[in-house]
Amino acid sequence: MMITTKDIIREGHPALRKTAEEVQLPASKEDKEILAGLLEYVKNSQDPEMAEKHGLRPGIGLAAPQINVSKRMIAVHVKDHDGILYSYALFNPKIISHSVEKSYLTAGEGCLSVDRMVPGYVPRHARIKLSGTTLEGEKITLKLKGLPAIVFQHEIDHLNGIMFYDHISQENPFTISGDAIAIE
Ligand SMILES: O=CN(O)CCNC(=O)c1cccc(Cl)c1Cl
Ligand code: NI
Repeated sequence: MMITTKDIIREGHPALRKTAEEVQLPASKEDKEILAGLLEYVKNSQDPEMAEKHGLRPGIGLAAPQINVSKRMIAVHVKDHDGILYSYALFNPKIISHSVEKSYLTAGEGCLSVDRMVPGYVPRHARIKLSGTTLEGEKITLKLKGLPAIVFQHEIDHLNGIMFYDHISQENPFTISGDAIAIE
């Protein structure tokens, strides 16, 4: 079935704070349908006609816990600064290495599970190397930087019960270490 915004659980729902379970591979038909559904939501939410027709709040990523499925699955559909499309649906994504250097979105972050604006910079690893398994069962590794790196980290956080605002400084939400890379 098509995922819509009403299927997305909101902060306060305990599933958002759980650590999601590894998906047993090869994936079952059901798990493949769920993961494909996550990517379909993200793509549809960025299509003005589909978004309007189905009342979809836009997103550049989505994680299974957000539809109350506590399994390690994420989908990302986002273009980087150079217009390169990163469209992935992955089982068991894992960050295998990352830069010391940090980066952050100057516009801050938002979340479909958070029905409010939470201002502030979200410091994240500037570059990451991640592994995961595709819907076709292929094990891949990706080297990411810029906005794609940020989005994958936001989604993998959801698998570990972490919300973006957990990273925002309490003292001053707009403090960020001097050498962090600003992403406009
Ligand atoms: O977990 C996924 N969502 O909550 C979907 C809605 N949020 C976004 O599309 C979004 C917006 C800004 C920065 C980042 Cl990193 C992301 Cl991910
Ligand atoms: Ni989110």
